[in-house]
Amino acid sequence: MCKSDEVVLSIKNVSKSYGATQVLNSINLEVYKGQIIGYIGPNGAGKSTTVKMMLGLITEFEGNIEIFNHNIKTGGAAYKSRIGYVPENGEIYDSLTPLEYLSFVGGLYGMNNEEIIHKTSELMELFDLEDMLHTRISSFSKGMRQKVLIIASLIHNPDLLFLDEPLSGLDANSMMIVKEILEQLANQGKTIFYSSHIMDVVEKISNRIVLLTNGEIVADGSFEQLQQQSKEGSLEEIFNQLTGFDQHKEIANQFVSIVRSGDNNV
Ligand SMILES: Nc1ncnc2c1ncn2[C@@H]1O[C@H](COP(=O)(O)OP(=O)(O)OP(=O)(O)O)[C@@H](O)[C@H]1O
Repeated sequence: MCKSDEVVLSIKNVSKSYGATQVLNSINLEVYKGQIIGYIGPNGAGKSTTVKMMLGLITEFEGNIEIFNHNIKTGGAAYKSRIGYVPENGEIYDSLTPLEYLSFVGGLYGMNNEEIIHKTSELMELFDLEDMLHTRISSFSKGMRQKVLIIASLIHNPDLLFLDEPLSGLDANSMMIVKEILEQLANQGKTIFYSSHIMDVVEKISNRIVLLTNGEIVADGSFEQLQQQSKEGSLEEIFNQLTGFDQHKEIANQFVSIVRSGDNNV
């Protein structure tokens, strides 16, 4: 399962509450260099909360997180320059052009202008956006924005990448390119933390799957290991079983019947 024995990320006894609501209950996780971790769980399980802690966006929590062997609470912010992030709902500056936005992001990571312009032009071209370098992002489609976010997360060549639904809005061809990019990056020793609800993609690209439910890690292993443990076929079925969910038909029936109530043709 581990491509390397070098620990890149270590979560130790991490708990998090919002008021009386406990979101994470003493979770532990060690991630190794070169792994693609599929981080999955039901809505509200605590996935984004964990990712935001690792990014230093949430600082109040119990336990410790070490990234590149530095405790992120006490070790300073230098680790952030080696991290890339594609957020679920991308904050993107609409009034800027991609070149302006990526220059801003690259500047934050200490890249020089020449390198930023060179990389931006080439990466935009590979995503079929070469004519849009100087167009305001406000006029971009969802998929075009997502491509800019993906470039922004990678432009500084990070060692650790956090992705929250990174394929959102991408067409089938672009999805294939991004999946291949992730595989190649992991093969070259980059570590990827991939959070998504699209189970067949997680199943295919992750070499380790971590399932969080009710603030606890209830499964951790390769897809094949999870299949053996739960005796289920697809990751979607394993997810249903491990989260104790078997009511999709019943809920759908009720939903449709409420939607159609008052319909004379029922
Ligand atoms: N700022 C906040 N204040 C209060 N509660 C919060 C806050 N942020 C998140 N929560 C709660 O923490 C829980 C976990 O939220 P989180 O966003 O981490 O879930 P998630 O697993 O990423 O869900 P999803 O799959 O829907 O994106 C939810 O119950 C949510 O309501």
